[in-house]
Amino acid sequence: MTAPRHLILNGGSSTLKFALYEGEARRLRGLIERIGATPRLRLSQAPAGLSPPAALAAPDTPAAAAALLDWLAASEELTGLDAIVHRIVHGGRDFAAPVILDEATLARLDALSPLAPLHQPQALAVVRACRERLPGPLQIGCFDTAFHHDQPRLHQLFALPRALSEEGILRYGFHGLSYAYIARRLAELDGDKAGGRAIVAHLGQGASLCAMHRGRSLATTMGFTALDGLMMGRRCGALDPGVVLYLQQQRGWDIGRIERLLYHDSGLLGVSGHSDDMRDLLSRQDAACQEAVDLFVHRLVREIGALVAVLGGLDTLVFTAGIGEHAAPIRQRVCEALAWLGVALDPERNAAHGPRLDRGHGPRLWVLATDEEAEMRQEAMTLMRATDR
Ligand SMILES: Nc1ncnc2c1ncn2[C@@H]1O[C@H](COP(=O)(O)OP(=O)(O)O)[C@@H](O)[C@H]1O
Ligand SMILES: CC(=O)OP(=O)(O)O
Ligand SMILES: [Mg+2]
Repeated sequence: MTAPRHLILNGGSSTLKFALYEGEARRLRGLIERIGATPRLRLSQAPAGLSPPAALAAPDTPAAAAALLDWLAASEELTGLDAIVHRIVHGGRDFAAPVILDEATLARLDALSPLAPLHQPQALAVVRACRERLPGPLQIGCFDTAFHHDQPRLHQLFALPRALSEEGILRYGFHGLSYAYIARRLAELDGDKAGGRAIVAHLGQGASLCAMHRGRSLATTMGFTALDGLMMGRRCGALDPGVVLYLQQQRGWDIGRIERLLYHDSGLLGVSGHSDDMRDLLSRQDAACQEAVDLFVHRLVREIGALVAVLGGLDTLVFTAGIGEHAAPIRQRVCEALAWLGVALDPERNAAHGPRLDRGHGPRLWVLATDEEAEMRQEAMTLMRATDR
């Protein structure tokens, strides 16, 4: 019997990450970045002799996935594939665990597309294309929202009329596959030694915080959609809803223009007027770029403070995802602003990207590389065992 093969697809707002597993072993891992602009496929792990395609047409995520499947098929990597595991950002109230993506389930997930317009329709289009092209393998969905599903009710409620909460206008939270992976890593690294109160900062193109108590989600900064909370690459994060009313009523902006503002033209890009990429902003001297970075740090510190209050203290702070894993100056500035909590960053460890960053006192500080694909595979394996596949 040959080892089962699983392809993992993780579509983010700016990238398509992928991994191929053979049995317990990961065979290859990589990503397609700059989708819609100058797409490029990069491999961080590959079997000998496999090299990325020289050119790639990827105007959007479904096209990027099609190009990936073409390349994998031509390289004979899809032979004997048992399952394709998809990241589905929004599972709403109903989906708290991974599921097999049949047509009825896809139709229920379509209904959540307006709540995650950067992710959900693209991911569902990829699932449908995979079902058509590769009818053999199981298609499995793993949800960003699932890790937050059992948060205490008060953390899920908006202060809106009950009828709206009852119809599902609630805080769901995202990046849960990343948080589940980090919770697992923290348990391996630290066990119960650090106490149970942790804040994890997932700082990628989308950014959020999760307050965890003993490895479970207690509160998170994203809400009904992935717009709330921190400042992000192109999203503004928490915003007085009065601004939306003003733009619509007084300035005559239509809803499409407002949606573009909130999802595409704000955040680091909007404030800097230059780039949505922290790498670019950290390398520039001009005032608008620096102000964008200052605001990113300010919003982060403010939201961490709020979550410390929710947790009643802080034992562990983790930085992860693109900015969290690689931007030492951002970690330094955040930690300096949290000195009042006893946070003490070791500058040399920070420059070396950890993994431990603290000076041996105060809250434990970590940089941990997230691995949503590993988490998805783990969850999919659990589902397959439970359903005898
Ligand atoms: N060396 C670096 N320094 C600063 N920021 C970085 C660095 N590398 C990546 N990033 C940031 O990480 C972001 C991508 O993070 P990632 O978690 O891969 O995003 P996503 O999954 O949301 O597509 C980029 O937009 C960039 O701002
Ligand atoms: C939910 C979300 O914003 O995801 P990403 O950061 O991968 O775009
Ligand atoms: Mg991501």
